Amino acid sequence: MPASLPSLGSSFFDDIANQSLADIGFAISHALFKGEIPKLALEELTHQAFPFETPVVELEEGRLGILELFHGPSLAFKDVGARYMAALMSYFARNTDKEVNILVATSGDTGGAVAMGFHNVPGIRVSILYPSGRVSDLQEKQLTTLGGNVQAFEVQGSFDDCQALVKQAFVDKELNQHLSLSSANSINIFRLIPQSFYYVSAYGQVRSCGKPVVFSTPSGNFGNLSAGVLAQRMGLPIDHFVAATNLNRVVPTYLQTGSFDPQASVATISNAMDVGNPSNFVRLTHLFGDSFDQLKQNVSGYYFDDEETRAGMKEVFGQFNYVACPHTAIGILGLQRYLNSITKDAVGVALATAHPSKFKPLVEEVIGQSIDVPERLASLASLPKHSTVIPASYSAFKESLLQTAL
Ligand SMILES: N[C@@H](CCOP(=O)(O)O)C(=O)O
Repeated sequence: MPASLPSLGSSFFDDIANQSLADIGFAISHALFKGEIPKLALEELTHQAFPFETPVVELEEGRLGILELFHGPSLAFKDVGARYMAALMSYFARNTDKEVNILVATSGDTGGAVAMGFHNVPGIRVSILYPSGRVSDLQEKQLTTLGGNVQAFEVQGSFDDCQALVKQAFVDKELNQHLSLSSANSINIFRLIPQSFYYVSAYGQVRSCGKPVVFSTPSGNFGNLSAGVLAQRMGLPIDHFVAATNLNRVVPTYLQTGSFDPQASVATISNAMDVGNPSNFVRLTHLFGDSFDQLKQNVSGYYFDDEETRAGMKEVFGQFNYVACPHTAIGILGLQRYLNSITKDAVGVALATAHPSKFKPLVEEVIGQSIDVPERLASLASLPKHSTVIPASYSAFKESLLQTAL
């Protein structure tokens, strides 16, 4: 966590309706990093990171909007954090010749975004761990086809195994003597800070309706929701959050019972959220002063199984002619459930975390229509996959990493 968070002041938010994501990112970064990066360099790097926008598409006027976070290179919200980190790390690495080794665990979307964000960035090598057979075909292509400074480890286990291997590497003294390690998962605060920018941008897009704003965040590792709370802590007047999950429901269960009980992850059709022990739970509770009551007042949790997710995707398509990926559908379902449970009139914004074409066969089967795949994703389909298959064992990972990195 940053030692302190700046208070941006209400006039900051009065002024955001027509600002680009890059402008908002620059303004918040400047408030956070004052003095650490010269203003001009910071402005340049935030604009380099965000050549795309995060538009809110209104499905029901003044009631339901979708914050589309999939207009970046890898077609997922993770592009925002990954590209910002890549720009920032290149800035700090510009005068060193020491190679940084980034280790990343992915359940689907982080891997592709980090691979693309850091591909060919000088002085950086990326190793991505993903659970074999538990990511979509196109997600797998995104992390296994780039080559160069990006390598993929296909782990015979779950996402939680991948995440545990990475975390063990960070505390392995011997490994750290050989390699300079860093993370591009949401345990790294530099992944989360930029994710707060799109909450601000979305608020600017919907605020003219004059209603309290509720955000619904499809959640796995809970970085995305924590980023929203960071924005709230910096003064963004968010009325309420919805934490929407699949059957990996440890946080919704915690919100009901007060007991946090990590579980082995369950495989679902919303695979990017298949996380049994979310890294950011501790950060989320910290942001609410470690007060269960505060957390409960600000966050409502709902979970949905695969059948409900499919029904949600179908209903959103039938009712609004909007094609949602399974994760986004869960966000919409959670939002609708919350909005139906309250008496006040609020506007809800559900975060669309990935482009539906990343899950093309599933989406087409559910909505009964074929969907287009953007060229930047379609072009990967015929490329050969390159991955190193390893068991979910730390010694196997360490040995393989040292062999390739040294
Ligand atoms: N949902 C993620 C899992 C990793 O989460 P992160 O936010 O900590 O990077 C994914 O798609 O890989």
